[in-house]
Amino acid sequence: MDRGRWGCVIGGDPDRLVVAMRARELGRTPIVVGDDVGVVGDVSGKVDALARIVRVQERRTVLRRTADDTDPFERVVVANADQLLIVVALADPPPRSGFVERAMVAAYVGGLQPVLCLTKADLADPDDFVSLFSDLDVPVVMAGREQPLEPLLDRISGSLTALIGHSGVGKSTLVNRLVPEANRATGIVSGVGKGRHTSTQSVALHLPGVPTPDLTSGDRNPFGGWVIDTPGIRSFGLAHISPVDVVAAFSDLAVTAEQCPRGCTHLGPPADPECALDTLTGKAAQRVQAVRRLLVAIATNETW
Ligand SMILES: Nc1nc2c(ncn2[C@@H]2O[C@H](COP(=O)(O)OP(=O)(O)OP(=O)(O)O)[C@@H](O)[C@H]2O)c(=O)[nH]1
Ligand SMILES: [Zn+2]
Repeated sequence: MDRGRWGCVIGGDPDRLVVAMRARELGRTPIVVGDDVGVVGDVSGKVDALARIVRVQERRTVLRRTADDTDPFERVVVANADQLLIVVALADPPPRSGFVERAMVAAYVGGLQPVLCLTKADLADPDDFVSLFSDLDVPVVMAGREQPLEPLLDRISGSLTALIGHSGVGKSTLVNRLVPEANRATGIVSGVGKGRHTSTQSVALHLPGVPTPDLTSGDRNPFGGWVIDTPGIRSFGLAHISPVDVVAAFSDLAVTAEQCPRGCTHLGPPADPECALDTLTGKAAQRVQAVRRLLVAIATNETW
């Protein structure tokens, strides 16, 4: 028996199951946490029940990255998440705007709502860092060890939220507060700036107190409240993403961008003197500038 083609599932009926743990292969299709899969076999929903995954539903959203900006190999980090919670420490390790910009772009392109989640506010003031992103209208929540969880819970209850962050930012500490039985390993930040990797696998965790998901309901999002904890990452490559993809992810700008000349990269003059995005005015024009800043940032910053 080829165990490599079997998935570990956590519940549901034969048609809609959630892959909760390991990324496995179905033929050539990598299956990731958050994938809706069709299975046959033991579909009792008991922990460790083995069932055969026979198909993967089309993904509603997908968060991808590459190891660096030249690596053509795309890794799918998580499927079908509604939101991407970008967890950033305000100090220890110091926040890196390049990482946040990259994660935001990957979220927009993949159809996820990015949310900036700040930890360690006891060590540094958030204002300067938050102001870097204010014109993008990205929601910001404070969720340090000593801060109440309610603002974050209000935002994530009822949706499938992936958490991403550098090692050492306090992501496991946060997950353990959100889901006390999760027992995610927490570590001491070592060296300057970079923590050691203490979590090694992505896992989907159901938020306690949020109704158990009805996987048969036919809702767009049947998940109730789930968080997907991903391992601390060192790099966020975007080799698979072009400026055109990013503009296309903003529905209000995409319509106008259809009027652009062929081959327009939407970066504006001098590269694209006839970019139709420059005809927009008011708030839309501000958004164009914010998105362009993001494009320039990801083109010039390092993969982390
Ligand atoms: N001062 C302060 N320390 C925190 C806060 N949140 C977490 N920490 C500490 O930061 C260190 C790293 O926290 P973890 O939760 O292990 O970090 P992580 O992001 O999960 O790291 P990996 O598991 O390596 O990916 C631990 O010593 C935590 O106690 C906070 O809000 N303030
Ligand atoms: Zn254009």
